[in-house]
Amino acid sequence: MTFQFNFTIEDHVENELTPLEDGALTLDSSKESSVSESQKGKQRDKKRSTEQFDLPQDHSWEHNSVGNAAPSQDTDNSLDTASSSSNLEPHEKQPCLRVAKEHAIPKDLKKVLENKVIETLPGLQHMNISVVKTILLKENFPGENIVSKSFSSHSDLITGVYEGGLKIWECTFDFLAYFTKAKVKLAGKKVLDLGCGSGLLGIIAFKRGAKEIHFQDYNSMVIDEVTLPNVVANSSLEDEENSGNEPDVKRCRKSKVAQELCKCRFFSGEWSEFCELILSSEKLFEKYDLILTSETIYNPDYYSTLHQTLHSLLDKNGRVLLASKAHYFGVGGGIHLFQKFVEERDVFETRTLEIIDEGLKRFLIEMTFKYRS
Ligand SMILES: C[S@@+](CC[C@H](N)C(=O)[O-])C[C@H]1O[C@@H](n2cnc3c(N)ncnc32)[C@H](O)[C@@H]1O
Repeated sequence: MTFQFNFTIEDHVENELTPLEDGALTLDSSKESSVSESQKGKQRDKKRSTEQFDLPQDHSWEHNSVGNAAPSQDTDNSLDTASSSSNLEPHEKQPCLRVAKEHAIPKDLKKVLENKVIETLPGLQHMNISVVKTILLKENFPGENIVSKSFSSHSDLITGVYEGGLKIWECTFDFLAYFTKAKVKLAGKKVLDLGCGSGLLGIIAFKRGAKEIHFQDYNSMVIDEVTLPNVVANSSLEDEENSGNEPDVKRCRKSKVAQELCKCRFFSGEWSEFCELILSSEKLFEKYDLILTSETIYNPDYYSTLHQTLHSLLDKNGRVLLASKAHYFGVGGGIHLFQKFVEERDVFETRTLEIIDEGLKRFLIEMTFKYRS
């Protein structure tokens, strides 16, 4: 069943496209030359917007709480939100340039899972997001204040501030279902989970023997509090700790976990900044064989950057698997608009792999380079 209702964002939320408390800038002064004054003016000029929500459908991926907490509200019943619009033409607007950074994997992996409640999906574990949010609110977590901003705006998306990574969006479940039935080859691949949020797509790649997996999210807090813990929970850390008392054996096994996790790298920041960081971080950057991206095309303002990112980072023989709703009410993005955008650029060709026609229609598409030479 799908419910929809409208409400208006409060003024203070829309005025929060400014540097955040932790000094992680939404507009990096060192990069200002790449954003024209008029664009910055336009960003500040966001109009009051109307949002429309839908409740995700039930999905076949059952959630079983492993800890004592109630099952997460975020995956089953939370509200999908389409965020703000403005008075500019689509594709003219630029997202805020939140600086990209790489997140180191903590040495003490057990600490990553401290105060977390783990839930299970078939073959996967993930953090209960309600618990994560409650703790972040309680502890008045320094840095990105996205949880309280998201609460006070009743919104899972605040353009340029919080881009929705603190919940598992519906298309991720479509992706997971697709992975179980389609023979998507992941072993030996270099994979990027772009706009990863929970990171479940990258985790599947990790579990299925991908050579290297990179996770990117807009918000640094999402990477630290959700993505990284999810990856750690899905590594063999727990099994290894429960087996074998021999210290040598244990040490050896632990190093195996560390080795496994070395295949993963974690990044936060806006897409063009991420691109710049990753391309400059390695002399000979090896492009991705597979880019997985779920529910990242809701905002047409980001299409240009997203397209450029895919263009720069995908191997010439690689492919993008992208899942999206048909339309995101309120923001205006959706699969048809995005496909039209891609067609006009004439760089990629797209192919529809699956249409999920229950509730809000959803699509899974493949993108490959049109001209490979
Ligand atoms: C709606 S969430 C989807 C999260 C996750 N893929 C899922 O399906 O559950 C959109 C994701 O795209 C990322 N994102 C959106 N716009 C972005 C931008 N302009 N730059 C960087 N990341 C962005 C956010 O980090 C966010 O996690």
